[in-house]
Amino acid sequence: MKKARLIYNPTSGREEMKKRLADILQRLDQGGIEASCHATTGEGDATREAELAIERGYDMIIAAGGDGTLYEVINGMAERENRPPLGVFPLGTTNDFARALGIPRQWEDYVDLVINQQLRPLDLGKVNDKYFINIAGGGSLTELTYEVPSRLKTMIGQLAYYMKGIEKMASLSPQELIIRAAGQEEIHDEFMLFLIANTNSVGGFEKLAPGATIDDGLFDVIGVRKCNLADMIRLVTLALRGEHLNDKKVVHFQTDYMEVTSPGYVQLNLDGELGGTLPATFKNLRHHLMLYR
Ligand SMILES: Nc1ncnc2c1ncn2[C@@H]1O[C@H](COP(=O)(O)OP(=O)(O)OP(=O)(O)O)[C@@H](O)[C@H]1O
Repeated sequence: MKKARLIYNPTSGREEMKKRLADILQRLDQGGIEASCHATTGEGDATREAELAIERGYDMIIAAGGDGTLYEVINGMAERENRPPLGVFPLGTTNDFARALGIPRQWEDYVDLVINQQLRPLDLGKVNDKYFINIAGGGSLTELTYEVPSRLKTMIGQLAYYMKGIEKMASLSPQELIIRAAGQEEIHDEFMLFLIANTNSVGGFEKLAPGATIDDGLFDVIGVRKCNLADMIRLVTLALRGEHLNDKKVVHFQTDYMEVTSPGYVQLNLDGELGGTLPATFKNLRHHLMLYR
């Protein structure tokens, strides 16, 4: 019998795990997978549990929660030598990552996929000493992911992000960045925000980085040059349709390595979590994990 460690966040999304846990465990068990569970208690707990699960020699780690839980779990796994395969039950508000990968919406389908050992490689992004799976970003708009209160997300879901986004847009200020990327000329300009996407679904925008795939060893880099509020609103509208990449205010390219510096103070956002400040080096670690999908 294979042994799985299920690390779940009981507060994620609409707190669905409480209802579903027993059924998931039973189905896994019927498929020959004995799972033990850990309910996360707060910040950093999922990282510690993932590290511990590798030390204890589990055959697989399954992360159940939102993007934040997944981020913590991969940060506990990425530096280890013997990384077991990863499974993901999406329970969050936007579930960017699950959507980008086409992880089945129905939990039963996903359990069956795990039972059948359907595994595919997955690139990870490394930023200084942290890892991300979906997106890294900088600029004041990216701060909204940790400014939305968890209770509000539980109640109204994704709408909470849009409300905060509209509120924030009016107070955006540009930041000076120097971007050096493999295969690109150096860029030195003022930017409203920059994003480094590993998947094509970001922040609920399904067409933000249409060319980004999870196993090609490349990031899609998107920068929005200094512009006014009217331009920002226009770009958001274009981005909803996936028509923003050719806009004159947008910088877009693919790379596997990039350095970004700024004379100012620029915070980084990794998969929706605070991820330090610039300067930063971004590396795409091709096929660093195996994922059930
Ligand atoms: N028992 C708990 N009580 C309160 N907070 C917790 C608990 N366990 C984990 N957390 C916190 O929940 C956060 C992650 O939540 P989650 O996995 O839902 O991600 P998210 O980024 O909010 O997802 P999404 O935006 O997709 O909803 C982490 O910051 C973690 O510290």
